[in-house]
Formats: sequence, C-alpha cells, structure tokens
Amino acid sequence: MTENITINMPEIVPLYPLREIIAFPYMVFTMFLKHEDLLPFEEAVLFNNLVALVKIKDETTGELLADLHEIGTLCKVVSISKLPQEGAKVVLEGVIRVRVLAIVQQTPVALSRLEPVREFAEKSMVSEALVGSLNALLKIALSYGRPLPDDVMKMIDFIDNPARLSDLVALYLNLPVDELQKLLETIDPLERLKKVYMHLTNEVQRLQIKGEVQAEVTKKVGKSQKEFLLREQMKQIQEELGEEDSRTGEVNELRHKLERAKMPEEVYKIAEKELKRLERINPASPEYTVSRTYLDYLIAIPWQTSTPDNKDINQAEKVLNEDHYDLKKVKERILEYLAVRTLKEKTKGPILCFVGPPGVGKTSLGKSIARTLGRKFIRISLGGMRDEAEIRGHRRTYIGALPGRIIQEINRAGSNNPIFMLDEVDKIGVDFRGDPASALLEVLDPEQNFSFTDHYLDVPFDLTSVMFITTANLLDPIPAPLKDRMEVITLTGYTDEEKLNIAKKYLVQREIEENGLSANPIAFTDEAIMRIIHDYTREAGVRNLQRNIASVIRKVVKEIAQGKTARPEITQEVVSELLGPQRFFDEVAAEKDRVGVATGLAWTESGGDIIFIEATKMKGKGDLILTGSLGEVMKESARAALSFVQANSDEFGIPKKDFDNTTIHIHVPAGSIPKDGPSAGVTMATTLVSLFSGRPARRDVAMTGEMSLTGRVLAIGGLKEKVLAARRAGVKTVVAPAKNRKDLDDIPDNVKEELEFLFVEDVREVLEHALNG
Ligand SMILES: Nc1ncnc2c1ncn2[C@@H]1O[C@H](COP(=O)(O)OP(=O)(O)OP(=O)(O)O)[C@@H](O)[C@H]1O
Repeated sequence: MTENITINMPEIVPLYPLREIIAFPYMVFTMFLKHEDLLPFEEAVLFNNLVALVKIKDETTGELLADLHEIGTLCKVVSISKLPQEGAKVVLEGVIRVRVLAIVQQTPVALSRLEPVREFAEKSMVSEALVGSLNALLKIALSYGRPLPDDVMKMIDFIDNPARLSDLVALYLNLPVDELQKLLETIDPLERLKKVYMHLTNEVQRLQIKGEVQAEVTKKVGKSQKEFLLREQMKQIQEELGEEDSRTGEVNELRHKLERAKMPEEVYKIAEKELKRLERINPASPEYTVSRTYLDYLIAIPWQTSTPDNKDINQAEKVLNEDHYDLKKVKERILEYLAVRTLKEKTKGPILCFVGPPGVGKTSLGKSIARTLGRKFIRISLGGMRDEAEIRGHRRTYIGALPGRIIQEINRAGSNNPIFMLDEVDKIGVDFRGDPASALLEVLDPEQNFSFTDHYLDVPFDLTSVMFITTANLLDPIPAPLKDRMEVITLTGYTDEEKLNIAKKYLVQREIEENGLSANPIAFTDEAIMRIIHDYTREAGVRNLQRNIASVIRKVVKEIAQGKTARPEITQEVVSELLGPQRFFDEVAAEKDRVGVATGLAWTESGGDIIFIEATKMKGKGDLILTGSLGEVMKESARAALSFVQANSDEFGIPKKDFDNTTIHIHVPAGSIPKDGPSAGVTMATTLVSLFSGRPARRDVAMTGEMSLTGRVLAIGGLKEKVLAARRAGVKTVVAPAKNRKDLDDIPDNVKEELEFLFVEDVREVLEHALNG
C-alpha cells in the first residue's frame, strides 16, 4: 500500500536548521525559540503553515545552511505563543519526510526547495510479524517501568502501519541524535522497522540487566529489613488478637527465668539489658544465638544454689577411714581443715594441695571429702594447660566463645559450693596464649576470688564458697605465687605391706563389686597379692596393683561366664597363670657387681626409683660425654664429681696420668626419661672411682646425696620414696647424707629392719662401703 500524502505541499518552504534534536513525522512537539530564530515559523503562514526542519551535519560549524543532512521532516506549525520575557513557544507536528533539493534563499529567512519522500509500506507477513513482535517488546519494556507518553501509548495499539509504528517507537528509544537521523534517513519502512526492533531489543536487554541487578541488591538489603518489619507487624496483629508470638513467648520465659535466677543485683541489671537487646535482634541472625546463649548461661549459673554441709566431724572421720587405709597424718590434717571450714563457711584460709606420686589416693581423698561434706565433686586436670582462656573463658566477641572451665564446671555441678579438684598444678604451662597460672591465682586467691570475672560472663562470680583442692606429683614446679596460697599435704608412696593391706581391705572388694562378681565372691591370698605387687607392678602408689587385681577378677568372671568351675581362691599360682609371665625382676640381684656401674636412688614424679649410673673411658682428648636425657643440674654434678675424683686421685690409688688423653662417658639408663637434680652427685663419684681404680661397685648398696667439690655430702629430698624404691628393687644398704637422718622417722619400722642405713658426711665414707676390693 502507498502512503498518501494528503497535504498540499508548496514547492518552496521555509527551512529551520536543527541542532540537537530530530523531528519525526507524526511527532507533536514544542520548541522554545529565541526571537531571532522565530522568522521561519512566522513566515510559514505564507506556505500553508509548513516549515522544514533539517538537522545540521556538523553542529560546530557557523555556516548553518551549507552543511545540512539531505533528509528532514516537514512540520506543521500548530501554534506560536510569545513568551512574557523573550522568545516564543512553538508547537509543531511532524508531517512527512522530505528531501532538501536546494536552498533557494538564505536571508532574511531560509527558503528551501523540497521533495516529499514517498514511503511504500507493503503489508506482508514479515511486516505483520515485525509489528507484532515490536508491540510485544514494547510491552516488556514498559513492564520494566520505562514510561511512554500517554498519547503515544494509545496510538501504538491501533497502528499497524510499519512506517508509522517505527517512527513512533523511534521516539520512544533513548537513541543518540545521530542514530535517530539514520533512522529518519531509512526510507524503507520495513528496513526501519527492523532497525527499530533491534534498538528496542537492546534497550529491553539493558533494562532487564538493570532490573536484575537492582532486584538482587534490593533482595539482599531488603530481606532482613522486610523480615523485621513483617515480624513487627505480626507482633502488633497478635497483640491486637490477644495472642503471643513464639518469640515474645521465648523472651517472656527468659524474663521469668531471670527473675527466678536469684542473681546479684548488678548481674540482673546486665542480664535485663541483654534481654532488651535480644528483643530487638532478628532471630535469624547469628547475633541472636550469641545473645541467647549468654543469657542462658547467666540464668543457669548457680548464683545462690548450694548444698547444705554435713558439719559432723566425727562422721567425716568415719567416711575418710571407710575410704582409705592408714594415711593417719593426712586424715588428721584434713579433719583439722574441715573443722575450721565448717565453723566458718567462707574462710579465707589456704587451699589444700595434695602432693605425692601417682596412685597414692590424692583424688580419692578429694572425693571422700566431698562425700563427707555432702558436696558436689568436680575434677579438672591442669596438666599441659597453656591457654589462659581455658580457665577464664573467651570474650564474647569471639565466634563460638564459651566460659572457662571453672564456670563451666560449676554450672554443670549446679551448686556454688562444690569441692573443686584441680589436678596436676605442677604441670601447668605458659605460652603466648597467656599464663594460666596467673588466671588460676585469681581463682584460688581468697583475697580475689570473691569477684572472679570470667571473660565470657563478664560479670563477677563469687568463688569463696567453693572448696578448691589441688594435686601435684612434685612440689617444686608449682609456680611460687600459687604455692604461697596452698597448704601442702604430702602423701608418700606405700610400702609393700601397706599396699597389701590396701588391696585386702579396699581394692579387692571394690573391684569385685565393680566387675559384678558380688554373687560369687572370691578371695585373694596374701601371697597372691604380694606376687602381684612384686612381679607385676613397680610403683609408689596402688594404681597398677588395682588394675592387675581388676584384670585377675575379669578373667575369673570370663571363666564363670564360659561355664568353667569357679575358682574359690586366688593363689599366687593362679595369679601367675592368669596374668602371664612376670613383668618386673629384682634388678639388684639380677646382675653381679661391675666396674664403673653404681646404684643410685632417684626421686621422680612417680615416686622413688633406683638408677644404675654407668661410666666408661676411652682414648681421646679428655672430654666428658654425658647421655641419658640429663638436666643441667645433673650434668653439672657429673662435672663436679669428675673434678673431685681427678683432684684427689692419689687418695683413691689412681695415677694422675690415667686421666691424660682419656675421654670419659657417663650414661644414666632409661635414656628417654628426663632426669635432673643434684642428688646423684655421690653416685657419679662412686662410678668414676670404680672405673679408674678398677674396683667393682656393690650393686646392693644404693646411694643418694648431693656432693660438694671437696667431697662433703649434702642433704637431699624424698628419702622415704627412695628408700621404698630401694627395698622394692632388693637393695641391702642405703647410703644417705647424715643431714637426712631425721627422715628415718617417716619410714615404717619393718622397712628399717630390713635395710641397713648408712648416714655419711663425706663421699670417702661412701666409697669405703660401696666399692669392693
Ligand atoms: N590409702 C588408700 N586406701 C584405699 N584406697 C587407696 C588408698 N590410696 C589409694 N587408693 C586407691 O588407689 C586408686 C588410685 O588413687 P587416686 O586415683 O586417688 O590416685 P592419685 O594420687 O590421685 O593419682 P594421680 O596423681 O595419678 O591422679 C584409687 O582407687 C584409690 O581409691
């Protein structure tokens, strides 16, 4: 179909050069013009109200008419209204495309000779499809909120003429002026429609991406805000309906609990503040959980909950005796301590510290104290603890923060006056994460612990009702400030007879019950227990004894379960049969006396022990090699011993030259176990004299003593443990410093009877006894 041009178009028409805009046919638009630009529009009256609007090619040029595009738009002047100040508003309506053939007059008004551009818009399947798609695309663009003038909107639905549609849509597109000019110059309506379609597709894509990005952002930012608003709305609705939402229910429940938690006033205030904060936090946020857990902790802590003390000291004595054999002195001191405690509940007295080798009953004494008083019992081990936070907790700012062990355990016990046993205070460590010992000081020091502040709780908790008991294997490694605040109760190792009694009176019965053999009681003969003590254990305490008794009983239980005839009595033969080959031998009797090997006595954290110090010599530069994981102090005493022997060699019948060009090697077996301390001095000297004089050292003479450079023998510690170890190993004579004679009082009579004791002032006396020949 051909578009009919129904206007009466003169051959010559005034022309107005356009700069930044393009006029399209069918476009109704307004221009605000200065007075000097008005003339072509005013002159239009003479030319059927028509004026040609043509874009200048190069806007920077001064010669406007010289450089015009070829195609422009013929427009009808609808109205000219002068503005009050200056210039006028001109309303125009695009009519048709025109081609400028010539400029026939330049001044005072430009006149141009034009020719209408005829557009042929064949309606075809292609054009119809394009029109349909364009319409659909437009709707999509509109759905992204791109506004379209109302009149254009209305028209679009009715226009099926591709030429008109493409021009209308072109107006709608946000295209640069040059691009619009190209569309104006595209005469073929179908071609133009295609171009417009492409531009619109791009535009829709752009809008789509923009929309997606915007949606993503709003989704992210808005989600929590939206949720919060919805929740608030829900709350209001529920309030109006007289219902309670689950969160308000939770908060109300927490409030009730807070009120009933009997916390101190200042803590209550903090908890209340936290609860108010919790109300404002979005429950889906991690912060909510942090706040909630904190409140749960504050509520659960036994601020005022305590167990009533059983203050009957006689009853306490009975319980202690029921649970433990002997330990007279220890029990005496515990009872004194308890007596004071029961009279004055919150004493600022020292803390009990049980020191002794493993398995001597430190922990079980603590348990008994808890049982006599009727208090809860808590036990934590401080061994290897290096992080202060383990005691005092992490600040809540850390993710996953928790209170320290002290508060956690008190919380678990549910009482503010438990017996709190801190094991292995001698093994507490220090590193970059802080010093747990100083945190522990705050816990234990009665001057400070009424307001112990855990980092997590951040509120003080009164620990004065808690009865702390510490345990250690050795006293020396305990940090001095901690030691200061403790009342040390030493538990020494047991003699074989004591072990036998403990086993007979306590351990066997305990294990029978433990292993469900009560219905089929069995009896251990004394010899059987002694065999376990001698052949299967080597220890100061009774832990391994208990373990081996348990092992025998379990094997008996297994036999009963298998239907074998029950054994009425456990004899030494049965023990050997059930426990297998002997595990420990008499180390002293096992070998003969040797040159360069002397028997020493050591005090380790597992009690006393015997050590065989060995020395050998070889050709060399006179070095002293020391092996066997020796500590600094022990190395120094080896050097001192060598100097002493060398300096006094004449006395021992050793020629001076024997030391020339000789390298000496001293080794202390059980090389992987670290050893330290000065008490091996006399043994080192004995070994060296034996080595150089060729006199064998008596294996059954065990010695202990620090030695000065002149040969004086100085006092040592742990004599009882050492003597017990010597006896266990089959030693006949114990040589010890004269200053330790007083320690004999602690040694049981039967042990004293079995061993010969020699208290010496000078190492020469030792040599006299220990060396043969
Ligand atoms: N005098 C005793 N009377 C009765 N039983 C005892 C006695 N001494 C120790 N025991 C028992 O020996 C076992 C080990 O004791 P416990 O666990 O108290 O040792 P410990 O000194 O705490 O050792 P560790 O230093 O290794 O913690 C317990 O079953 C305990 O009851």
